[in-house]
Formats: sequence, C-alpha cells, structure tokens
Amino acid sequence: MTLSSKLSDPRLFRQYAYVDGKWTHGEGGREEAVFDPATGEALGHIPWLEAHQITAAVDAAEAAFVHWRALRADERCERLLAWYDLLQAHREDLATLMTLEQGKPLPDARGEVEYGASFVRWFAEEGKRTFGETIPSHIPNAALGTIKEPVGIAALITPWNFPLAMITRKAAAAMAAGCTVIVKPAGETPFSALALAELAERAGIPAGVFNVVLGDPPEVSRILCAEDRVKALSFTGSTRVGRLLLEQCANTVKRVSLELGGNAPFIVGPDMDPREAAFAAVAAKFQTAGQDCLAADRILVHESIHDAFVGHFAERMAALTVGNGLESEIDLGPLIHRQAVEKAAAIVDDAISKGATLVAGDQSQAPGENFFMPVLLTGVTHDMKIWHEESFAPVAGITAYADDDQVIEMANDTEYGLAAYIYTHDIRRIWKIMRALEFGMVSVNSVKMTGPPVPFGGVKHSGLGREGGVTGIDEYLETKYYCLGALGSVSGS
Ligand SMILES: NC(=O)c1ccc[n+]([C@@H]2O[C@H](COP(=O)([O-])OP(=O)(O)OC[C@H]3O[C@@H](n4cnc5c(N)ncnc54)[C@H](O)[C@@H]3O)[C@@H](O)[C@H]2O)c1
Ligand SMILES: N[C@@H](CC=O)C(=O)O
Repeated sequence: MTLSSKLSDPRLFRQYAYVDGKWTHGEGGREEAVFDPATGEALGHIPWLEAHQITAAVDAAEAAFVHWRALRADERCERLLAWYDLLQAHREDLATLMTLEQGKPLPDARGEVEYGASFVRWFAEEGKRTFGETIPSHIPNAALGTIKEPVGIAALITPWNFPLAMITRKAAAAMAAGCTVIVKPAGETPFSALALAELAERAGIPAGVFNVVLGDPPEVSRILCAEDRVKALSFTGSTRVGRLLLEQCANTVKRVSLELGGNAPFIVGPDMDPREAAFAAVAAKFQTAGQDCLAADRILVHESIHDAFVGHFAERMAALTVGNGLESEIDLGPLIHRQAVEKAAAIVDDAISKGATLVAGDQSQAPGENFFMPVLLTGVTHDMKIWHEESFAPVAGITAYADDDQVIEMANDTEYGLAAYIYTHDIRRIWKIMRALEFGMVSVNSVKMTGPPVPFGGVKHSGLGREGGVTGIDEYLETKYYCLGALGSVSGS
C-alpha cells in the first residue's frame, strides 16, 4: 500500500522540492529515500537540489519579498489564517504523514498538528501588532521614533523530531513579519514540510514566499549561510550543528536564532507525593519516545522519598506500550533510526559500567530493530554520559540528593540550559530553585509548558533567541529609527 493511498487527500504527499510556487525535481539526479522508522519500509524519495537550484530559491524569495512585505499586515494575516484553516481541515492526513515518517503515535501526531497550527494563528494576529515607538525628542524641532521592518529572506533549518511545529513556529513568525522563507527540513521527515507547502499554496500564499528546499544538509546550509541576501537564519537542531551554522553565518553577519539541545533536570522536593511526582516524571521523560528537547533527562529526587519514587516510576513505566504509532494504544513509537538505538544502548552501557543500577529495560522485548524499550537507571552520576549528553531516547536516569543547594548545583552541571522541571509545593523552595536554575524555561508542577504565547528558548549552549510569544516575531524584524528634523512646530512637545 503506497503512502498516498493512506491519505484522504493524496496530493498532500509530495516527492518534490517546492521553489517559487513550483514542484521542483533535482537537476543532478541525486535523491534520498525516506523510511518509515517503525517498519523500515521506504515511504518515498526526495530529490536533492543542486547548488544553483538553492540559489534559485533565494532568487525567488528575493523577488517575492518585494510584494509580500508591501502587503498590509492585515492582508498577510488573512492569508496566514487561511493556511491555519487548511492545517486544521487536513489534520488527520497531516498526522498520518507525520506518524509514518517520524514514528510518533498517531494521537501525539494529531497533537503536533494542532500545536503547529496554533503558531500560524498566533503569528497571523501578532503580525498586526509589530508596533514602533515614539521617542520624546532631545533634538530641537524634531520628531523621533521607530518603525519595525521585516529583515528580508529567512532560512529555516529544522529537525525531524517535530517535523511540522518546528517549521510553523519559525515560518509563521517570519511571514507575519513580512519576510519570505526558505525551509530546509530534516531529510528523515521532509513530507510534513512538503504538505505544509501544498497547503500554503492552496491558502493563497504567493509563489516564492514559502519555499522548501531539499538536499545534502551541509551543502544546502553552507549556501544559505554564505548568501548575503539571506538576512536571517533560524535553526532548530543539535548544539553540534548549531555551532557550525553560527560560524558559517559570521561572514554575512546574519541574524541568527538557535533552538538547540537540552538536558532537562526534573527536581522532586521532599514534600512531594512520590507517586504523583513519579507519574509526572514518566510523562516528562517518555513523550516522543524521549526524542524531545524538553525530555526529563536527569531526574533528581530528594533522598527521603527516593526509593518510593523509584518504585512508582518503575510501575508506571512498565505500563507503557511500545509499537508502531499507527496502531491504537501505543505510548512509544520507534526511534528515528538504527543509529539512535545504538546511541541509546551505548549510553545505558556506559552508565552501568560506571556503577548505575539497571532497574528496568529489557531490549529483547523490542518489537523491531528501531525500537528501544524504556530503561530506568538509578544511581546516575556526573561521570556518566547520561548526565552530560542529550540521550534523545527513552532512558531515564534517577539520582538522590540531600538538600536544595546540592540539587541546584547538580541541575546546573550541564552545558545545556533549555528547560527544567521542579516538583514541590513549598513556595520558598520553588522560588529559590527557580531563580538559581540556569535554564531558559522552568516549569513548576506541570509537565506541559509550551504553546504559542510562551517565549520558548534556552540559555548556555541550548541556543540564542526566543520563539513564540510576543517576542518571537522580533527575530524577523529590524528596528528602523527615524529622526524628522527641522519641523519647527514640535519642539518641547
Ligand atoms: N530547542 C528546541 O526548540 C529544539 C526543538 C526540537 C529539537 N531540538 C534539538 O534537535 C536535535 C535533534 O534533531 P536532529 O537530530 O534533526 O538535529 P541535527 O542538528 O542533526 O539536524 C537538524 C537539521 O540540521 C541539518 N543538518 C544536519 N547536519 C548538518 C550539517 N553538518 N550542516 C548543516 N546542516 C545539518 C539536518 O538535516 C536538519 O535539517 C536535538 O538536539 C534536539 O534537542 C531542539
Ligand atoms: N517539545 C518541543 C520540541 C523539542 O524537541 C517544543 O514544544 O517545541
């Protein structure tokens, strides 16, 4: 059965790049297969564009920018809202596509479509509120102020773990600001991006405003980063690649936004009900099979409730079902590919060899070669990979701590600074720990922390800038200051 036959609208499945409003094949004959990580079956193929075709996408975005930026904000809003409506109308097909190429369970994929669409609606509205300011003048007879203007073409490079929402959180902000965009999705999950392009076209987004290029990742990124006409780069992905791209953007002095890796601590205070906290920790760890930048990687539990917490965690973890995300009642789908499984196994082996205890996690039960059964390790310490590396896998590491100062030190003992969780009802402890944590986002007594109104982003090596919220659109705007002199009548006003 082909992929398109699983969709009620088969035209959402596209195996071409999308440049200047046209479905585009590669001119050099290079292509890449895209696999269903659950079954290993090839879902389809995507072309790799040649260097001159990437440059042609920049030409198209440049030409489209002239007209797109000239529209009124409310006109851009109307088109983005039409796109939002289409995303909602095709939610089921978009979720099916996503589960097939990414592996996450269908209900999670539906949730991501909803989440991704919510950024389009949010920024459609925010585009109407890109206010400048009036500045009381210190210059006689002058009026001073600022205007917000779109930066120009934005290149958006995105990962495979959230194949739709990571694009819309960037693209909707950029497009609402009046920018045109060139999206380079992950090669593992291009079909969600191409379905977005199909729906953008149907929504009346003009040719050249939303482009999707496909190709060899280092080659495409080098071209986009070196292009002076590309004024902003927004990247979501690993810290390793983020650093490379930051370097590559130096010559053209681009605006760079980076949403990079995480290694979230999950802190449980002594006053917590261990069962309630353990169930929350399981949810924070195993969403998207642990392939989430917000995944609770280091679970730090007060020594007084540690053993009870571990018992409840193991009990809840044992109830998780692992399988093909298209089947019903599945909690964890496959990992994205075999290398991810091997990396997870290496992290577990490293921890055990350095003294961690394997409480649960029997890989002989895995239902396929890309699957990894949830693992629970206790006694994880600073010298283990699991402490420092983002496992991006369903591997939970628990450690006991003695007091607040110790847990703050443990939590901050990482190069990452994206998100952290605190579970306690002691308001003084919450305030002390929350202020001391070196993380861009801290969630207290809640697993869910994201959504369009929040400024999403990290500190330290987790990134630069913020996405979403009222400031997310600023990543795509320049502030132009003006001084209107010799006006005569305004002095002193
Ligand atoms: N902070 C956030 O908002 C956030 C959200 C989702 C994922 N992530 C992070 O993304 C990572 C997982 O995604 P991934 O494995 O796709 O990341 P990745 O860095 O390997 O790839 C991200 C993108 O960069 C491209 N790429 C890969 N190698 C490249 C190279 N050498 N030069 C140029 N481009 C290259 C990929 O094709 C992809 O489009 C994790 O570290 C995760 O924490 C962060
Ligand atoms: N869950 C994150 C994506 C991280 O991988 C989000 O909400 O943006």
